[in-house]
Amino acid sequence: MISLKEVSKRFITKQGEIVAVDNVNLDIQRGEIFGIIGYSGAGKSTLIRLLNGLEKPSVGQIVVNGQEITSINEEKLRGFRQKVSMIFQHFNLLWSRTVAENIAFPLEIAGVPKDKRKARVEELLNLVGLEGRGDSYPSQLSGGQKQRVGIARALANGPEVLLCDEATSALDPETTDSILDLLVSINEKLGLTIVLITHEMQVIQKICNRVAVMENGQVVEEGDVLEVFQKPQQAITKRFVSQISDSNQPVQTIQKLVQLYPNGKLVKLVFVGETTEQPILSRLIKQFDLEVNIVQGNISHTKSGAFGTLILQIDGNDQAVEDAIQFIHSQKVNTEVINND
Ligand SMILES: Nc1ncnc2c1ncn2[C@@H]1O[C@H](COP(=O)(O)OP(=O)(O)OP(=O)(O)O)[C@@H](O)[C@H]1O
Repeated sequence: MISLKEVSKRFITKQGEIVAVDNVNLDIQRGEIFGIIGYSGAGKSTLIRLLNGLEKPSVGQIVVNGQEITSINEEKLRGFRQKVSMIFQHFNLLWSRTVAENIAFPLEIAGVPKDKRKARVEELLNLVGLEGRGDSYPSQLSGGQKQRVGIARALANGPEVLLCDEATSALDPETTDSILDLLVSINEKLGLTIVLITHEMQVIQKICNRVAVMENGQVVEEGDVLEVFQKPQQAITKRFVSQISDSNQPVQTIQKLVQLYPNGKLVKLVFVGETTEQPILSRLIKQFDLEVNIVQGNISHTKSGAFGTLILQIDGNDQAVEDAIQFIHSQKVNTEVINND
């Protein structure tokens, strides 16, 4: 659906040349929710502006929906932008227009006749959960409702790709959740491809199928969300993952645990997907004559499944402890003995 090949974007400033996007290769599939995460200045906004043709790459090729957008003329670019629309952190609504008029705006520009516009606006109001609010003004709406207007407006001309530029960063956690739920539901209902940029791992965790991590203009890591959460490779990815999970505890914490629980064995279990739903602990306790103590635990849920870690102190007869560890292994749970006392 979207393919970037060796794309770079350089800006010439008074301070010299800035490489905002540096040799990025990406393939985004039709119908997926793809997240791009990075800290401020990583190049996310520039990348997303390249995807809708607002910026042209200094080098490289960008193909969206079969269309090479780096070389198309202004007129074709206008048509292209109807197929690739965008929502923004601060909504970018027209404050002097009602909600219905905001949503109708891109339809007017596309030359849709008035009666059709009206019907389409009603349809969109229903889709985003703003029935009956068409005559309100944006200033009368909450942040979440304003973003719903932004989403309805972005969907007006039936785009195939929705770009989301920090779409929930100005919202409180509860409202963020409701907007993310709405994005998932339109992704499923309309088969829309969604590309979002964010600095919040919660957003990636909650709705993305795949993620790319950006640092200094480069994509430094990319993959399925569950995989990246389980086995982050780069230091920056580990920092993002640790925002929401303590599965990558620093050595010190483990050492502390070993000091705190000197008896028996400390065993770290790593659960992925279905294994999170198995009653492994209760089976362990029933089957073996051991003391089992939960020392630390954490399960996170991503769109593609759950994952998490559990650290157990298992104490008792040496053979029983070994058998118990073998049993956990046999349940397809990745197991690591932290201390060998
Ligand atoms: N039009 C421009 N002219 C000059 N430099 C720019 C321009 N746009 C972006 N940059 C620079 O490119 C780099 C990447 O910026 P970009 O806004 O893409 O990052 P970001 O990850 O989106 O960060 P933020 O979330 O803070 O916007 C920064 O150093 C920025 O100053």
